[in-house]
Amino acid sequence: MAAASAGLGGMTSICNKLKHVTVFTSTIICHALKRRISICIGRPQSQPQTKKKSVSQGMVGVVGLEIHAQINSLSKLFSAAEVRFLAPPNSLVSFFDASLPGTLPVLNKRCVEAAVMTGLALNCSINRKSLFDRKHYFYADMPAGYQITQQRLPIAVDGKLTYSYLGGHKRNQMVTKCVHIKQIQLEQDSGKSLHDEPHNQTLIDLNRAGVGLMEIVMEPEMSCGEEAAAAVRELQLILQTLGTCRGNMAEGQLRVDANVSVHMPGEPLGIRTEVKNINSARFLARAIDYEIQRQKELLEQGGAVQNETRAFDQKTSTTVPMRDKEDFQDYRFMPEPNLPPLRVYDSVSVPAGLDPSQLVLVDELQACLPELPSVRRDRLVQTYSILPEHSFTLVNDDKLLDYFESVVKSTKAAPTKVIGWVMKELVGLLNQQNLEISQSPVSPHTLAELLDLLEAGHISSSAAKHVFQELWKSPGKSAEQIVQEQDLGLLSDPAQLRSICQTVVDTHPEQVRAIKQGNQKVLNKLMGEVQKDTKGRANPVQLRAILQEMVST
Ligand SMILES: Nc1ncnc2c1ncn2[C@@H]1O[C@H](COP(=O)(O)OP(=O)(O)OP(=O)(O)O)[C@@H](O)[C@H]1O
Ligand SMILES: [Mg+2]
Ligand SMILES: [Mg+2]
Repeated sequence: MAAASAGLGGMTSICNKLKHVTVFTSTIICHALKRRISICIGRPQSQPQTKKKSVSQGMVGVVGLEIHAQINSLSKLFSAAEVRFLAPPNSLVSFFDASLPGTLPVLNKRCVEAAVMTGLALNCSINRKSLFDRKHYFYADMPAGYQITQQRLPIAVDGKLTYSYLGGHKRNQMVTKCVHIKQIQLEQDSGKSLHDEPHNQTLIDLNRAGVGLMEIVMEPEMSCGEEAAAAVRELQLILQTLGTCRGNMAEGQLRVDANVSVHMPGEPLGIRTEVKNINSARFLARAIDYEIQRQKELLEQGGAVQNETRAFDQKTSTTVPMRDKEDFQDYRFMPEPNLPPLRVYDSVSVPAGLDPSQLVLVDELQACLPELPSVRRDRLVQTYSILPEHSFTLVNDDKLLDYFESVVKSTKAAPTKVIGWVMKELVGLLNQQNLEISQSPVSPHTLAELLDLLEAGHISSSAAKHVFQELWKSPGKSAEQIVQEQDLGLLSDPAQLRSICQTVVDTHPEQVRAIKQGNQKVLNKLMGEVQKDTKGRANPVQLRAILQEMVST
């Protein structure tokens, strides 16, 4: 095939000759209904209590996602042109990508391997034989007039994805759900249409044309935006762990189409609308919840849901109809004549005469799959006895996990204590100052030393928190140094502690009276006063005992 890169500056003029040009979301006149979006938290949305039963009362949302994941590969699906984000327009385009006559597709083995690995990680069956088809669209950014995809027989089918999120009444319960994966198909990405409104023209960039995509199609089994967002986040993490897709949604490496309908449980599914190309999990949740509410209100007003394509408008957090898909689309599917069936093998069943190094071997890919996020979380919970929600935070951030594990390795404190410090003190300050874990002024070694001082009873936990803040401000110092410099060691002299307590008791007669009358909570206030005076150096157990004794005499 001819797959050499060619500069295609002249491509920009072709759009003027084409009838159909995709319309950008921003150009659509938004006739959105401004209404509150009710956020579903894993249960049917509550309806206001009215005497008259409304049409949509009891109806629930149904959501099915189609996710386009750009394959992390050096070159495109059927050509040798490089795959790179933010390259100069039309600088990564082979003759094949521009659909010049006489060019033929050559399948990229890496893309097939990525789809097989993704299929295996999502518990799919891998079809040993799959087929390529042409799906016809007439868009300026698709010069061949069709997309090569896998309509009839995709590479992977019948999988499932398990995902979790914090739900429940107070949003503090881990809810775990599962969605079935219908199929994963290999297909080409399109180019990009860039609308130059001041000059009333559309420019075409074909750098993305022909980049390998995995379209992951889920069954319509979710019920609200929150579930869909959690499923996408889990998928994103799996793809990143596998290295099959970089998963950066803002850069368009992972794009979600949300199919949404409403129905009465137990009855057939309603008519779906499809909200296209959503590029953040947060927007996905908003788009779905808005769409469920819009459909319910439409039915309430006696209307009917149209099977249409819509876009999410970030500015108004609403969905709006897309003009380019108003008409019924006939894709005129046909088998791709220039590609034979795609076959993948197991190492034991390679036909004689074929070179295994040229083949995609399913069992070998299965054997070298990395540890998946769910397995890693379970391992962390079991090894360190930490809460499942903490295992989620750690697995979402490799560097945080490394940090936690290095502290655990070098301190005598229990991992359950270490996790508290990492999640509260460390992550708290990192978030407050918008820092990455690699920028933490407190190293794992320093935190481990601090926790050892606490563990050995040399400092109180409030003093330890103070030391941590000081370490943050003076990187390079050790915990011991700060304890010594600021005299933060636990007060070991009981006489000294008694004298401070006596002063506090003498200066807080009202509180003492309240405690005497049985309000034990006020004792904490007095303890706080002593800790203020001692910079948190008093042993809380000893302190409580002394104060109790003083107020009860
Ligand atoms: N009634 C429904 N409500 C919500 N989602 C649905 C409903 N029926 C089907 N879906 C979802 O719609 C999606 C259909 O995707 P599929 O790729 O099979 O077809 P398509 O949308 O017609 O094709 P494409 O968008 O790729 O051209 C699936 O994710 C499925 O779960
Ligand atoms: Mg689809
Ligand atoms: Mg679709």
